[in-house]
Amino acid sequence: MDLTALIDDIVAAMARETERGTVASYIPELAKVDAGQFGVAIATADGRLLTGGDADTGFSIQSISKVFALTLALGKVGDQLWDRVGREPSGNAFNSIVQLEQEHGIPRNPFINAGAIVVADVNLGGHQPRVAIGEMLRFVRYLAGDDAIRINEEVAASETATGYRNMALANYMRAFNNVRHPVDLVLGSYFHQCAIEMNCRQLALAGRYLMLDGRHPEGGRVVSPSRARRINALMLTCGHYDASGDFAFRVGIPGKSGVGGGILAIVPGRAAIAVWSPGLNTSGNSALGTKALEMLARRTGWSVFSPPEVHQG
Ligand SMILES: NC(=O)CC[C@H](N)C(=O)O
Repeated sequence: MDLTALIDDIVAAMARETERGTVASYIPELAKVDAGQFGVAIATADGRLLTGGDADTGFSIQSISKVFALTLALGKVGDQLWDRVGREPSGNAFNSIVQLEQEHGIPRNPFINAGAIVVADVNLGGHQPRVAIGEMLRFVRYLAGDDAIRINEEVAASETATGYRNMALANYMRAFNNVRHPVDLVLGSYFHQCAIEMNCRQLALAGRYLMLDGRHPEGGRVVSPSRARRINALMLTCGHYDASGDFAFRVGIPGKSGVGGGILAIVPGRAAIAVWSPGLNTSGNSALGTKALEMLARRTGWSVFSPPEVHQG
C-alpha cells in the first residue's frame, strides 16, 4: 500500500466535499476557526510519518486530551479509578447530565465530559491546577517527542467564561463527593487540558504508544500492554459519544474525537492516525475527519475486526 498516494487521494477527496459540518460555537474562541481546512498525519509502527493537507496547522485538541488524561490517572490510582467512573457507552451527548442523577454521580465513562471532569479531579491530586496542567503538558510533549506543544490560553479563557454545562456537571458530582477538589480548580485544570494545541503531525506521534501495546517508540514503556488495549477498547466503545457505534461500523478502529475537529485513531500494531477538519456533525465529531478515516480504513483494509494478514498497508 502506497500511503503517500493514499494521503494525496484523501486530501483531494476532502477538498471536493461540500458537506463540511459546522464549527463549534459554544466555545466562542473555536467559532473563529476556518472550516475549509483539512489535515491528516499517519505515524506507522515501522517509524514513518506521512502527512497531507493542513497537517502543520495547530488546533485545539479538546476531548482528545481525555485519552492522555485517562492514561495519567490510571498511572496514579490504577484500577481504583473504576470506582468513580464507568466503562460503558452513554448513548448520550458528550455534555449530557441526565444519567448522573440516576447513577449517583458516577459518569458512564471517562470520555464524556462528566467522566473527564472526574479524571481531572483525580489528576489534581491535592495540587494547584498549574501543577496538574504542567504535568499534562510534559506528558503530551514526551509522547510526541516535541517540546513546542503549547496550551492556547485564549481558548482556555473562552471556555472558562462560558462553560456553564461543565460547571453544572462538576457541581452536581461534587454533591455526590465524586468531585473532591473545589470545582473551580478542577475545571481550571480541565479547560486547560482541553485547550492544548497540536497539529496532526504532533497528535499522530503522541498516539504511537497506543498502537505499540503501550511502548514508547523511542524506548521505555508508557503503559502496560493490557492498559493500552483497554484504553483502545474505551476509545472504540466510547470515543465518539452517542455516535461511537456508527464510528465503529463505518471506520472499525478505536478513535477519539474533539470539538476542535480533530480525531486520533489507532490501528494496533500498524499506525496512529490524526485527522483534523473543524466542521462538526450533529454529534460533535469532525464531519470530514470521520469521512477521511472511513476512506483510509476502506483503502488500507485496516480494521480491528479483520485478521492482520488481509491488511494491505
Ligand atoms: N467534545 C469535546 O471536545 C468537548 C470538550 C470541551 N472542552 C467541553 O468540555 O465541552
